[in-house]
Amino acid sequence: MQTLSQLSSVTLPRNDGIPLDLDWVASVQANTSAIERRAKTLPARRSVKKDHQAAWLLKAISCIDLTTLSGDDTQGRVRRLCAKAKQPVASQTLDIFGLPNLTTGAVCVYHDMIQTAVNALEGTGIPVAAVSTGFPAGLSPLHLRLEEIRESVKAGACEIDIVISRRHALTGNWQALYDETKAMREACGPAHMKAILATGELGTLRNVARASLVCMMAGSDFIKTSTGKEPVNATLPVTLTMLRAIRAYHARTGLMVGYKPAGGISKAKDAITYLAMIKEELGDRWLQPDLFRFGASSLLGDIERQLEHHLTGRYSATHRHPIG
Ligand SMILES: O=C[C@H](O)COP(=O)(O)O
Repeated sequence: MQTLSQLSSVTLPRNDGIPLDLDWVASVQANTSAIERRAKTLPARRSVKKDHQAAWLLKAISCIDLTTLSGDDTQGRVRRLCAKAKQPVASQTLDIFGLPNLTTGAVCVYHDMIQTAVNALEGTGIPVAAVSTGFPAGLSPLHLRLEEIRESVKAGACEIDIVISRRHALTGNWQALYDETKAMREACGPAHMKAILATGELGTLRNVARASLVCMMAGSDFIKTSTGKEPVNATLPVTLTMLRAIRAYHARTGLMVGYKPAGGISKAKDAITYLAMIKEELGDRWLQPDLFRFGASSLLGDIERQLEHHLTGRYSATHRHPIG
């Protein structure tokens, strides 16, 4: 079995996409009430035993895109964030769990802060992700959004979080969404692309399911819920919808696309619910940082507090990680 540190260096699989299949897109439905019913039962399910919770929290840390996306970001703030990404919890805690090299999955910043993050993370292998394409609304002219991607890659970002044009999904113009996303994928070159659907602005779960599929067909390596700036960000019903789209895409094409819930995820308990849902819907392979990330600015703080709580309680140096 691979250790967490080995897994963080696994190369992300690429999704080169497939031609747009409009019949498939049109046939996609989402049974909102069934999805909402299932999502409601998830937090109460006992899929994670109490004794394993600390191990799941360490897994969650390895999957965080540690994020700062504020108008008042400074180089100092980004350097502190990178220091935290390199050592997310106290070294004594990591030693106890036998994970001395645990880091977050990536650091996620605005374009202007890429260079600072790249310098601060040099030699660590922690990737820098950048939000590009006129984040968060994505309403600047397409040629400027594409240029922004190219500039971000040139500055050292190896993961690009693009935002989709919500209007294409809202008007059912799947061809336009496909063409635009594909052009963005090409502009990313060697960088991995995460497509942010801004699900809180897509109106229906059916639109979420269809937009997920179109973005995967256009070559997105990840689909991501939200920018963190919409009135409603990551939710469990949206997550179920997107995970099932990923499962359908994998079943039809054999291609594995990652998932990134983002925005408003700040509690350790919620992180465990998300991980349990991934395990149930997609299986263990999707619980690795190359296929799953949390986009979160404040989740790590709560996980640290919960780990301390566990350590002062029941955990021993012989505790073993149950999920790889
Ligand atoms: O992509 C990441 C999100 O912007 C983070 O949102 P958050 O600040 O609510 O955790």
